[in-house]
Amino acid sequence: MAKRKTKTKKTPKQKIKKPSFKLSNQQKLVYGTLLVICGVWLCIALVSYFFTGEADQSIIDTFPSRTSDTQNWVSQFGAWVGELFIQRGFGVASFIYSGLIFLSGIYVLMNLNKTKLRKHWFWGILISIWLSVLFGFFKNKTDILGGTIGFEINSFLQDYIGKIGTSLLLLLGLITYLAIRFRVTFESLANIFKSAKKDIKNEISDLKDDLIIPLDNNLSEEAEAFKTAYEIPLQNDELALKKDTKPVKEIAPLEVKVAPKEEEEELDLEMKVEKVAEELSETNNLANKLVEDFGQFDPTLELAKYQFPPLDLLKKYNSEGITINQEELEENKNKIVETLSNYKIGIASIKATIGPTVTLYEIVPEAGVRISKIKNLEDDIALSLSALGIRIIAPIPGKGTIGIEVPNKNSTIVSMRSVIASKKFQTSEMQLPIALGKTISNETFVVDLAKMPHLLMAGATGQGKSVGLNAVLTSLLYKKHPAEVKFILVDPKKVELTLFNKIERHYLAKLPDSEDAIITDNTKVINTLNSLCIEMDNRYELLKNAMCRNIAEYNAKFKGRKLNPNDGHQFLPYIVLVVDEFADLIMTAGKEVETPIARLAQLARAIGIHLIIATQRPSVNVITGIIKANFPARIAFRVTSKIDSRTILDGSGADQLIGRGDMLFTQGNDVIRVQCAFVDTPEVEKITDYIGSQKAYPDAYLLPEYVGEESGTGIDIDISDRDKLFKDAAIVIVTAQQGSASLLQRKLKLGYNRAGRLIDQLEAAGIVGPFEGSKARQVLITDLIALEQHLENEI
Ligand SMILES: Nc1ncnc2c1ncn2[C@@H]1O[C@H](COP(=O)(O)OP(=O)(O)OP(=O)(O)O)[C@@H](O)[C@H]1O
Repeated sequence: MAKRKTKTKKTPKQKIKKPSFKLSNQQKLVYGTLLVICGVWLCIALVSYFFTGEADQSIIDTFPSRTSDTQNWVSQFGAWVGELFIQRGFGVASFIYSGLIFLSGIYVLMNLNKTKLRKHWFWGILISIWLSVLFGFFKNKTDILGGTIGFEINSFLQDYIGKIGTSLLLLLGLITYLAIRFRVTFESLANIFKSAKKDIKNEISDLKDDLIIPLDNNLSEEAEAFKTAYEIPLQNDELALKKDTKPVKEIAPLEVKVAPKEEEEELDLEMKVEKVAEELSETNNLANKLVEDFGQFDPTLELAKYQFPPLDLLKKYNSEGITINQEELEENKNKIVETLSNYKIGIASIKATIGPTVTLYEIVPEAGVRISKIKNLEDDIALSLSALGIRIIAPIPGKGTIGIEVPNKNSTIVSMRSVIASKKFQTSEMQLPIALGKTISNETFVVDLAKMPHLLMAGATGQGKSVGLNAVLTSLLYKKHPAEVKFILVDPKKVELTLFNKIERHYLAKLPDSEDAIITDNTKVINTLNSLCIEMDNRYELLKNAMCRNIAEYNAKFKGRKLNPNDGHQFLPYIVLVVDEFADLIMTAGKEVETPIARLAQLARAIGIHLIIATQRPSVNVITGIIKANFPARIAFRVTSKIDSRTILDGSGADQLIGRGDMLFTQGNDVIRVQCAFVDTPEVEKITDYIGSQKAYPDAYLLPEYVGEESGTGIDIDISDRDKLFKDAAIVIVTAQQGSASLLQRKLKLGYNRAGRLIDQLEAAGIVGPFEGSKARQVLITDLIALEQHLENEI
């Protein structure tokens, strides 16, 4: 399970930059005690005011004078504060303030949740006003019950809405308070009345029972009268002994009437139903209470002061904004019409949509023209227009027109700034929004990585892949808090993604024992991928236990405090794995990476692990069938051949692009032409600098440990590089006097690769002899004592 330590270290630089306003434990003790004392003092001053206030009246005006003799128990200041709070303030309700100050002290001392304290203050102030108005309502002058505030508000209200209006307003205040604070509803009020009614009835019936008992015991005169009135036939003294049952039977008619009513009322109250509901939602109630007390769980709390990078870090380009070149449009239109007419294709209408790099000419052919005819002429039309990057879409899906995309003579750069600033991106509610660029109709193109759920990027070298990857990462950095998303970056080229090193402790995830978060060594990728598979399995286990279908549901439940962290539950950030040169990886590691990648691609969508794989070489041995099947979302930059285009997109088109970020995006059916947003290295550097200079987690997000079963590529001579099970393996081999990998596999329950690697290490350590074909290796150490000595000598 991935662990993340909760405590954070502050670098000295940050300390100077942003002084923390958090109180130390000693400060808390001092402030807390001060507040508690102030609360008690105020309470004494207020109580005393009731007894001494009148006597102190004359002195209050002369305050502050050291010579004056006050009666108040806490002297002059007490008298003055009492006058201020009670006479000129809220009257009796002022005691609420002493309570609130006292409570604040307790909260500071015990380090309790401040949100709850704020609530207490909010309601305390409202109640004090309400009470002073209530007391003021019954008085025609300022007095110590309602204080000046109560009196003034009352006289103001009564002037405008009269006494009745004021009393109704007070009632409304009370009901509002009960409804909000105690969640009182009309039904619950009705239930209270009903149960009160029932209690009264029970009392009455109990009273009757009590009345019956004396009938047979000491029959008083009154009881005698009662008895005769109800004609209870006490035939003899024996019967009188059965007083408990008999009299009840006798007055049965009275009870019978009451009993059914009680039953009815019980049904009305729906007592049983309520109880069942309560029992079922016990955990929900607990969660609701926790949420009420502490608010929703906030995953960003650890880095609460984290600032998202501002837009200013991104560059504005001069060549931004589309300029319409009327001449060029006219020229292209004429060429298209002419070319088509050469092939006897008449055009009913033509329309142009100008995009950042290409213009789309939409043609409606005259009735009777077969679309297949135009499709067949694709190459001829492209030749006639004699421009690079012409793409013919016949027909445009859902439009019934034929599209001819012609590159603009002067293309405009789509800046990252313009797409990040776009309303579409800023207001997007997507889980992992990515602003890829702008479409042909100049609309910002935003997609959700979480929905894709994995992305394959391919394109010949120098066509914009790295810029595309940076655009993806930048989008996520601008939208997601470090607590919400983590990246695993694999960069065999070693230069493309190094800038992201600065945000290691904010946004990156790595293996526990690795030094660099950005993986440049292909052999380490295998471990990371396998570790990611373990993370995936762990996450599925968590989701299963929480009865959630996907990470969004799980996190929502966790935020709602419905999942107990003691059961291993934790907020799960999205994990985005980015591989910059996948072909290189497949070349060096082959199946060993393909298998975990395929496994992740097949299963990881629900638990928030998403893969982005980029490759220069979109050949079938790199983008294999299994990879293709699990990467429905694909981006194709310009490629050199139609075959490559087919490998990526299952169709041509990518070979006709113009490069420099011109790309085709597909997520299944439609292929959309997009001009990728351009983000330059200095811009990425500024962003990572900005994020990197802020307070970070103590470490990168740690992935679960994976002990590799990788096959030995050479003999390890370095003792520190040995497998953890090296000594156990040596003992097994020496005890059995048989140097075989399969023995280790059986005894230590290992995979073949790891057992083979151990044998290699044992050979290097001089414990077993060299490989002898089909025969088991010779064991060079005779017994365990010799082995012990051998190993000691090594050190
Ligand atoms: N969206 C874009 N808008 C404008 N120019 C771009 C865009 N994308 C890329 N370019 C231009 O193309 C050049 C090469 O881009 P990039 O480095 O992303 O290519 P690449 O496909 O990653 O190449 P390689 O595979 O060799 O790393 C950039 O330096 C830039 O000048």
